Amino acid sequence: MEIPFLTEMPEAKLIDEAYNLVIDAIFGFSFKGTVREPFGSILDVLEKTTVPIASIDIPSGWDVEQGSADGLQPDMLISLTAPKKSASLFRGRYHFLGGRFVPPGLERKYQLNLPQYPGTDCVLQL
Ligand SMILES: NC(=O)C1=CN([C@@H]2O[C@H](COP(=O)(O)OP(=O)(O)OC[C@H]3O[C@@H](n4cnc5c(N)ncnc54)[C@H](OP(=O)(O)O)[C@@H]3O)[C@@H](O)[C@H]2O)[C@H](O)CC1
Repeated sequence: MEIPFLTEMPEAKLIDEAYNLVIDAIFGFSFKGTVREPFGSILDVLEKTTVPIASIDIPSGWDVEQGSADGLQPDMLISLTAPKKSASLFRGRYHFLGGRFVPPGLERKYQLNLPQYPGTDCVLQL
């Protein structure tokens, strides 16, 4: 796809000028505690950008259950398999669920109460 790798995190102003969207896929549900470097500085930059941010599964830096009131506030959240508890604190514009592969038995066992995907769709807007 010819996506270049950057060796340094650009400044927020440069990101705003050069890009139309930021995909945040740094941390998911294995994130714990306070953000360690270099990720703290990277998240500080992302919090200053104005281009839309799409976070995968959990906005990076959020506690999986408690979220982060003063952390990253993405415009879009793409939950994987099932929204995590902190997704209830998401205040952005678009929330999608992807990952239509949970067997019905597992869904019942853990009372996941997943929504119905229309037709053969694998992604659903919540
Ligand atoms: N597996 C499933 O069934 C599903 C997984 N889902 C999502 O997929 C990701 C998988 O990513 P994973 O690598 O397991 O986890 P994370 O993305 O959260 O990242 C773990 C790394 O983060 C480092 N880490 C943790 N805390 C900190 C911190 N405070 N500061 C800096 N770095 C941190 C951690 O490093 P360690 O040295 O602590 O080990 C790891 O390198 C998963 O997270 C889910 O979001 C879907 O939910 C679908 C089902």
